[in-house]
Amino acid sequence: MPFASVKDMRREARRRLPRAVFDFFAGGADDEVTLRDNARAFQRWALLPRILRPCPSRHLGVSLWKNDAPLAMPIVAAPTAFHRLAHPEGELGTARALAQADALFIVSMASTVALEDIAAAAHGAAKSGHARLWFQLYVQPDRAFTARLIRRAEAAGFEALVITVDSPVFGRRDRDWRNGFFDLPAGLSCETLREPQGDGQLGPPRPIAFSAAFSWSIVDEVRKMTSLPIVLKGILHPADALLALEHEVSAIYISNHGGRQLDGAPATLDVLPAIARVVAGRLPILVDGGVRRGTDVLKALALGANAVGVGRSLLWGLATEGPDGVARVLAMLRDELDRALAMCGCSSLDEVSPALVGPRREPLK
Ligand SMILES: Cc1cc2nc3c(=O)[nH]c(=O)nc-3n(C[C@H](O)[C@H](O)[C@H](O)COP(=O)(O)O)c2cc1C
Ligand SMILES: CC(C)CC(=O)C(=O)O
Repeated sequence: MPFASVKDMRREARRRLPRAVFDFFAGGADDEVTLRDNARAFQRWALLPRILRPCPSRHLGVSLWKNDAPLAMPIVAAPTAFHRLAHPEGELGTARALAQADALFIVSMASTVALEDIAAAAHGAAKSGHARLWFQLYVQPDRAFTARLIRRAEAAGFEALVITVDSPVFGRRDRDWRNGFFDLPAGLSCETLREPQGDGQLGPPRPIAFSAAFSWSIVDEVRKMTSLPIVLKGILHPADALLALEHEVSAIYISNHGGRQLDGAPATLDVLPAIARVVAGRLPILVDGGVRRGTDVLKALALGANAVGVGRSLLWGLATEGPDGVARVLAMLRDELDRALAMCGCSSLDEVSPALVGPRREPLK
C-alpha cells in the first residue's frame, strides 16, 4: 500500500514492530494526556489563507543564528533514543537520510550507534560533505564524563549542544511497565556511552543518570566546557524562557518530551505564543511535540517558532522503510509545508506571521 501520510507510516510501523518496541516509541507518561494534547493542540488553530499573493516558488530555508549557514528547511529531527530498535541501520540510516535532505539531525546521547560513527555517516552522505548535526546531552552528575562527551561531539563536527532539562527524574510510562520494557534487548546498547579503558578496548556503556539536584548553574558549567552554542530543550514556562535568556543560551527549545515526562504538562503549541512574546525575537525558538503534517509546522512557525522538531514521525519512517522511510517522511512534511505556504500566499518563511492563524472554536474529533 502506498503511504500518503505520516499516519500511514505509523500504521505500518505498528504492524512491523514488536509490540513492546512500538509502545516504547509511541507511548507517553502516565495517562498520556499530554501526549494526546500535543497533537490535538494543532487542531485548535485554523490557518487563515491570503489569496492572490504571487508565490510561484517557495523558499523554505531558515537561519537560526547570524552568520550561520541556513538550514534547508525549518523541520529538524528531534533527538530520539534507540534507533536500532526501529531498524538494523539505526542512527546510521537516519543520519544518511537527513544529511541527503540537508536537514538537521539532533542526535540523542542515548543513540545505539556511537556519535563518531553517526557523524561519519552523515558527513559522508551530505551533498556539501558537511552535515548539520547537533548533540543532545543529559548533563551527568559525573562532570568529567560530561566534559569528555562534549569534547567527542566537538571533535566529530557537531555544531551545537542541546541540553535536555525536562528530566530531573525519568517519566513513568505505563505501557513500558505493562510490557516489562525497561532496557534495550541483548545485542543493542547506548554505544556513545562507552569509553576506552586502560587496555584501549571500549568499556561497557555507562548508564544515563538523571538528577533532580541540578540548578541553572549546570548551564553555566557546561558553557565553561565548550564554545558550541547551547540550546535548552524542555522549556514550557515563559519565566524559564527569560531565565534561559539571562543564562545566555543560544536558543530555546520548547518541548514536553513528546508527553513522555510530566503528564499534565501543557501542549507545546499552547505555550508557544506566550514564550514567543517574552522572548521577543531575541533568541531563536524551536518547538516539538505532535507534529504530523506540514500544516502543523506552518502553524507553529506562525505562532512564533523558527524551527520545528519531529520525533516519532521520523521513527515511523525508519521502522517502515529504513533510511528510505526517513527520507519519505521528511519529503512528505516538506511537500505539505510547501503546499500550505503556497495556499497561504507566502513565498518564504519571512512572510509567515501570527496573522496567518486564528483559533478554531471546537477541536476536531
Ligand atoms: C522514542 C523516543 C525517544 C526519545 N528520546 C529522547 C532523548 O534521548 N533525548 C531527548 O531529549 N528527547 C527524547 N525524546 C523526546 C523527543 O526529542 C521529542 O521531544 C518528542 O519526540 C517530540 O514529540 P513527537 O514525537 O510527537 O514529535 C524521545 C522521544 C521518543 C518518542
Ligand atoms: C533512553 C531515554 C533516556 C530516552 C528518552 O529520553 C526517552 O525515552 O524519552
